[in-house]
Amino acid sequence: MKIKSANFVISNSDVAKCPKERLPEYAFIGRSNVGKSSLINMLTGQNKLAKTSGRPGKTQLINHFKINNNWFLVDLPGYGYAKVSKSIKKNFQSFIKNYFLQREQLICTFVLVDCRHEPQKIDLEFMEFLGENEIPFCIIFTKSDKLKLSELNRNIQVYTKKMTTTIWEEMPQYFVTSATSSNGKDELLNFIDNINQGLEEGL
Ligand SMILES: Nc1nc2c(ncn2[C@@H]2O[C@H](COP(=O)(O)OP(=O)(O)OP(=O)(O)O)[C@@H](O)[C@H]2O)c(=O)[nH]1
Repeated sequence: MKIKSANFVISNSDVAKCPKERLPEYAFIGRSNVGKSSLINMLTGQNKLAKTSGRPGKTQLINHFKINNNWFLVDLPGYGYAKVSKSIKKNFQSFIKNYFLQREQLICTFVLVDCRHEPQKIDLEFMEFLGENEIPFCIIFTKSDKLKLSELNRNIQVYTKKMTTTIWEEMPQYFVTSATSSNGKDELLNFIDNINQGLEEGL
């Protein structure tokens, strides 16, 4: 799939105010600073669609972007940023939770993890929450340009082992991306495109 248009639609902290249009929706979430904004900009080919910076915790709302006039890309707030106050964190968590539990058109959630890091408790707990609520998700290992291929493979192996020796029977589908080299762009967009085509054909 080629992205021909990517337009910002609305930001809010209330799932009831998300767009009413029944388009398939794909959400991106992860710990602050995981590279979510950079990935969204890389996928859409727009430098400034999602804001990026070295300062963690910027995205604090549910942001809807309409892609090619036929699906929504949703940029969700980064979770687990330690410097956000407890009350803000709690508020974040409740509106993010509501989004996942109530947004019927959500097709797949991409959980972003930094490929350099060991599996983090907060990510594993978040995936457990998705699993318990039967919300489909994939993992995206970001910033792959920062590792040699052998290190990357080793880290993915460690991740797989952690997942499959805890609550998961198998490793969920995953993608490896880099906002710098555009690694993983085609795979990810084709994955979304295939699902959208299936939905259009009523599969
Ligand atoms: N080398 C490299 N750096 C990256 C990549 N993706 C993001 N970065 C850098 O990592 C930092 C954080 O990137 P962002 O895209 O702003 O991260 P974010 O997850 O949107 O951050 P929040 O708004 O805190 O949720 C920035 O300094 C980026 O330049 C990547 O694929 N490769």
